[in-house]
Amino acid sequence: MKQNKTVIQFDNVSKRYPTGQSGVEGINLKILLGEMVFLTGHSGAGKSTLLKLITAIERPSAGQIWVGGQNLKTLWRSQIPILRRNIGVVFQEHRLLFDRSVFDNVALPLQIAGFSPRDIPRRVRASLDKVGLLHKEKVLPITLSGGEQQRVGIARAVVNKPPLLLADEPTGNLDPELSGEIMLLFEQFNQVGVTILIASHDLALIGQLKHRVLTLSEGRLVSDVGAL
Ligand SMILES: Nc1ncnc2c1ncn2[C@@H]1O[C@H](COP(=O)(O)OP(=O)(O)OP(=O)(O)O)[C@@H](O)[C@H]1O
Repeated sequence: MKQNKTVIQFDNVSKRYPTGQSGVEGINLKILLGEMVFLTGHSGAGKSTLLKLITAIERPSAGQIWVGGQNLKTLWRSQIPILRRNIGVVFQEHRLLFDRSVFDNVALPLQIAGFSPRDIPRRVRASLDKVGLLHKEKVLPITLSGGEQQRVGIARAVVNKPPLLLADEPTGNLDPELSGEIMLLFEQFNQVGVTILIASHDLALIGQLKHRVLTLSEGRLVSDVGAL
């Protein structure tokens, strides 16, 4: 499902860290509503930096970024939580809380966002159902396989139905079969309209899926294949 509304726009964006290290340089980029896009490149190419700029974890040294029509330059510090509420993030190491149940892990973003306790169980179960883990809601994450833990991480990222989902090496720790299953899940979310940007160096997997691929090299966007 692709439409012409721009969800992410970078205009000549550069990020230089305080150490003097360059994260990204001169990035121009548009991602449209409903797209599923891979971001690839060598280690240190700037993939994580680009994702962190979208969530305003890092701020650009030059250039402008729009997310969901909002210019991040004019975003007040107090507005950052609102921006992040609209972006689900999936990490490689999924960052689950190991002393809390699967249910509690997925419920966490809803509690932080101030959802009514009456609404939370229904939303958590709907999200766990989407990733096929409804039957595991009571267990501790440590008892799950790596692939299942990653699916809990995805359920947590999508539980408040963000229109934009970012993933940083979501299959980095998984074997090819499980990686394929995780990508299938992302495709399912994309099919219901979620815009998705996935940083991955798994070229074999990316090559099997027919989506737009952005390639970074030394902080620069060197190719953009399959764009609309
Ligand atoms: N907090 C930081 N302080 C200083 N330099 C940083 C910081 N974060 C990243 N960098 C530098 O910015 C460049 C891009 O790093 P980034 O983590 O964005 O790359 P990446 O493509 O995500 O790499 P990887 O695939 O290894 O995770 C690298 O040279 C890195 O050393």
